[in-house]
Amino acid sequence: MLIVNKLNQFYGGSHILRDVAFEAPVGEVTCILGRNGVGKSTLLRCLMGQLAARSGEVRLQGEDIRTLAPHQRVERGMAYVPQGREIFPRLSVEENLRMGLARFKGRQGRVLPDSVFEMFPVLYEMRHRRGGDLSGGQQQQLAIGRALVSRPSLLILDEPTEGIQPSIIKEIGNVIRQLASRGDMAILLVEQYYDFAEALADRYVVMSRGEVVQRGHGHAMAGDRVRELLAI
Ligand SMILES: Nc1ncnc2c1ncn2[C@@H]1O[C@H](COP(=O)(O)OP(=O)(O)OP(=O)(O)O)[C@@H](O)[C@H]1O
Repeated sequence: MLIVNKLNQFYGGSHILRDVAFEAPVGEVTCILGRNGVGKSTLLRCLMGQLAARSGEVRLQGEDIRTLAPHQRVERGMAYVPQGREIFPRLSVEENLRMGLARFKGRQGRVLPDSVFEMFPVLYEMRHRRGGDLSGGQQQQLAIGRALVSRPSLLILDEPTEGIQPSIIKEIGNVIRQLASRGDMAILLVEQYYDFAEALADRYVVMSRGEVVQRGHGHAMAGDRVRELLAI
């Protein structure tokens, strides 16, 4: 379970995150929604430790991790699929996936789990191809696969549907649903594509200008008029 409480972040004098608070329980998909520039990516970078938050609390499984370095957060079970995917274009698909094993020692650190190829069969077919030769959608699957290889207890995805063709969006949606129902990880999904978010969210959080302005259960998103809120 991830608990974020009163998180504040500034860029210079601009107050970007304002007392942000929410929870992401294990076995659920928590969607963060908001228009461009409201601070979603900044929030995720603070959660991963790429940016030091000015104040507040970030708890994972009860431990306050706010001052830990990114690699320590990965060791604690956090995995991040950044916007733009950031795969290694010159490394093979298999080598990219192996990057996700970095937190393990011994045999566990050498063997890729079959489950990642079962979820994304295309990654098995293309395991010897260079990451940069894959389509955008396949690269997104690779980035998610690499995150899963680290067997996270918290999987963070930043706009996984951005620039991806509908058939692969559907596959990615199925994988996210399957991962949530396994009940061993919390999933935090930042998404601008409303229908995708509504279909997957167990709970939602809407941000505007660095603040949480609304939250609720995923099944209540239509009744809560979240789509209209995002259009304002
Ligand atoms: N390195 C930076 N220095 C100064 N301001 C920044 C920096 N990065 C982002 N910002 C500003 O902080 C605000 C929040 O940006 P952020 O990227 O977190 O928003 P977002 O909700 O993720 O938007 P998008 O969906 O476009 O990525 C924006 O006003 C942006 O211009």
